[in-house]
Amino acid sequence: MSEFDWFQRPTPEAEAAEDALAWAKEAYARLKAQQQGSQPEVETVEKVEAVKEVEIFEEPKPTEDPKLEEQKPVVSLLEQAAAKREERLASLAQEAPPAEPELGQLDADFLWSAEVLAAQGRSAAQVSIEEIDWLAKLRAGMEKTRQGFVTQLLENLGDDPLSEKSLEEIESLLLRADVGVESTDQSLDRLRKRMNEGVLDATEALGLLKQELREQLEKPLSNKGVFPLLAPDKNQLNIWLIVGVNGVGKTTTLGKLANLAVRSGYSCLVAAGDTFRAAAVQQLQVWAERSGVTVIANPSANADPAAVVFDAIGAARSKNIELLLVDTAGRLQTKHNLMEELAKVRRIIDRLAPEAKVESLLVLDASQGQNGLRQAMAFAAAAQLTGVVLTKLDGSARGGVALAVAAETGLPIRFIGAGEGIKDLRPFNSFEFVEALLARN
Ligand SMILES: Nc1nc2c(ncn2[C@@H]2O[C@H](COP(=O)(O)OP(=O)(O)OP(=O)(O)O)[C@@H](O)[C@H]2O)c(=O)[nH]1
Repeated sequence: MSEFDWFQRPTPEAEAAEDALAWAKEAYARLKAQQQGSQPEVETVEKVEAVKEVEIFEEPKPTEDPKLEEQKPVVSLLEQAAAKREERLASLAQEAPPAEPELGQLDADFLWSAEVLAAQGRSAAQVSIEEIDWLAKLRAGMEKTRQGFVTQLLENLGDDPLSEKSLEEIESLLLRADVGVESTDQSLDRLRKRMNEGVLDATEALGLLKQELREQLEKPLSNKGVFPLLAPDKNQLNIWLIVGVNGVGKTTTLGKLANLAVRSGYSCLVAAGDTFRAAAVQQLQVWAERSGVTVIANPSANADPAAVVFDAIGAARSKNIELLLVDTAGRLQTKHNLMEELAKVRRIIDRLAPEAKVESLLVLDASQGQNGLRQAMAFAAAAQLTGVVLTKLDGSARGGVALAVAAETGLPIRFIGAGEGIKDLRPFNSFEFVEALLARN
């Protein structure tokens, strides 16, 4: 069985486990035995090297000599950014693939992760170290968003029944976490309505708030009538277009998705549609190589992305590929051309692969909060968006933007990224997200 199965996700409605601590201890003992008995497969450098050579129409251009780079006076911010990218690319190529997560102590992190999994009806025998590790990472990553927010929220809720004054304070806390006006209003309406029906104590108010936030995050799913978990359909071509503005993490997300797909047993191919930035192809190759995934690219500068997609669809067909991931350029300065280019890519896909299941995923950087959201919506028409990937939740103080994304775009959040590692991306789960957003430290 593949190491991570996209389909084995819990349903949030499932009943909570009765004894969380016993559950956690059982899960911990199992994982410990598992780790001591049979070491999980480690993705070694040798293994990655043994994987089939990445297919590309021409050798990538060698990166500039870093020593020469150092001697050049860096005169503009753009040049500084380019130099930084090159540096990052060089270190990315040298980094060994990250080892499998290891089981830590039976500490507060483990207990919290275990509680979140148990509350979703998971049995202690079902969980993996990877899931525990991810949840701990998500909670830690969202600490900045929680700072002040949760402590103050709990203080405001206090021991007394909820009052109009505490509602006002909750309102400003939600807005500060970049939850957005619409989502905040809806949350307050719900609390107010319940308050008018009778005394509402702090625990109940927190529970109600969590439920409201979960429902808001899930609303785009029910509105669009789509399944909560996005996974490619087996034995058929799925094409996922990855779009978004500069630097939000498209290429990284694509690399992580390719890895997730391979680990879940899908055949996968990558199309390097970001032909604008030369280094983007190399960056993609490094990521794809780690998962043994082929990259289809066109070596000529400023090649037509639609032509790359054309070639990639042909290659996907001949190799019976199940998931074709398409990277796209994200420059803002030539917005109009970019949108035309995207629309053209989309037309090519629809024409050449009418049988394919197409997803158009907008990548948003959580650290930009709602600012990024407005810019990014320009993509909606050109790319016929179907979902969102929210990146950089680690270290962002604006993780609440997920709620604004759901309310303002009406698009379901499909994946979230909380780190720069290849496994730091997981399918979005509203239950886990809200628990991490409102976790007590
Ligand atoms: N901390 C953190 N960093 C991330 C995450 N996702 C991406 N990054 C970083 O964000 C930076 C930009 O990522 P890219 O993947 O190059 O972004 P892009 O959207 O492809 O950029 P362009 O090609 O310029 O449009 C890189 O340094 C990534 O390592 C994340 O979830 N967390």
